[in-house]
Amino acid sequence: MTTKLIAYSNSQPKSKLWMAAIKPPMYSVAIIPIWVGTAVAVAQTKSLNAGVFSTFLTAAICIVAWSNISNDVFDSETGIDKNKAHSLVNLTGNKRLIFWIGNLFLTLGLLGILAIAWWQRDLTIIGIILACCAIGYAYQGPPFRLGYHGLGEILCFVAYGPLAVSAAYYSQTQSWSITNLAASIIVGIVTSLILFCSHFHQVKDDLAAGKRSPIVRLGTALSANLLPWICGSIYALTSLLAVLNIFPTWTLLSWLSLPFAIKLCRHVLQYHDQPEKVSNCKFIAVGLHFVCGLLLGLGFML
Ligand SMILES: C/C(=C\COP(=O)(O)OP(=O)(O)O)CCC[C@H](C)CCC[C@H](C)CCCC(C)C
Ligand SMILES: O=C(O)C1=CC(=O)c2ccccc2C1=O
Repeated sequence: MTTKLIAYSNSQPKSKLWMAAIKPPMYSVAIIPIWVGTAVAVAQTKSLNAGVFSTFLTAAICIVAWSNISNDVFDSETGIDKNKAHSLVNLTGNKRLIFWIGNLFLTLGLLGILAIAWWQRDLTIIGIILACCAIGYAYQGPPFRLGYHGLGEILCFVAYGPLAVSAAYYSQTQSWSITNLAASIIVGIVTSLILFCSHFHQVKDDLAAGKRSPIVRLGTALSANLLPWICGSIYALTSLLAVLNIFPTWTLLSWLSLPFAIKLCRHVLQYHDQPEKVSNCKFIAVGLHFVCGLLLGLGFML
């Protein structure tokens, strides 16, 4: 029995498998960059374009849905998901249908971004979001499949950090900001942390399919020992930026997410080599991402 099969086996109720395939909590990765970029913009301009914000949020959710749906399509071609009961392709047995549903979400997302560009008579955010989509495709799609070479975390950092947060800021202000760029680095790190954590329980399947994720390359023990440093960098960077007055003091509220970081590090350090026990660690990382990002954005608005 392989690692993914242990986490979600065919004997699980179908409804549970569908929820695991759709991964509702994961949509935090769409919400937080738009929230933080918009929060920095509102703090600086004292105004909010609610129409742009809600359209961007909906479009981001659609684009992340495309990224996840197409991931199951592309992974079905390499055999890496052959034991993954909660793959959309395995659940439906219809790869073509899933491929086109993914494309529908991408189209809807890009139409939302196009609407914002149209209202503003400015193509800049289309360029940025197309770059994000290109990165999303290069991560998983042929002939690139850069995630299989261990480059996923870097791509994830760039797309969900500087690109997405800058696009959100630009959509409100049609300008750029160093403070926002600094905030985007924190969002990028904490989003990549989710991807890093998602690979702990998949080492066996990843190795078999030739996917050299960072956890495969470094081993689970060393990777687990890196976690406190990655988490520590989030709080150290936020504190430094607040001390330097680049961030308002209220952004230190994001320290309230520390219990999630501690829980994540303890859990992974204890269970890094036990796939069935470590498999839920990516959802602890999602909790950390959501609370940290929410409070960081709030810190700019207060
Ligand atoms: C699909 C992603 C991870 C799944 O990885 P994996 O194959 O290991 O997982 P499974 O075990 O579930 O099969 C995330 C990929 C992230 C990618 C590097 C970058 C995506 C960019 C987005 C399209 C950017 C969206 C920006 C939005 C907020 C406007
Ligand atoms: O399915 C997953 O494991 C992930 C899906 C996803 O969209 C995402 C986005 C950003 C960082 C990590 C992840 C996942 O791990």
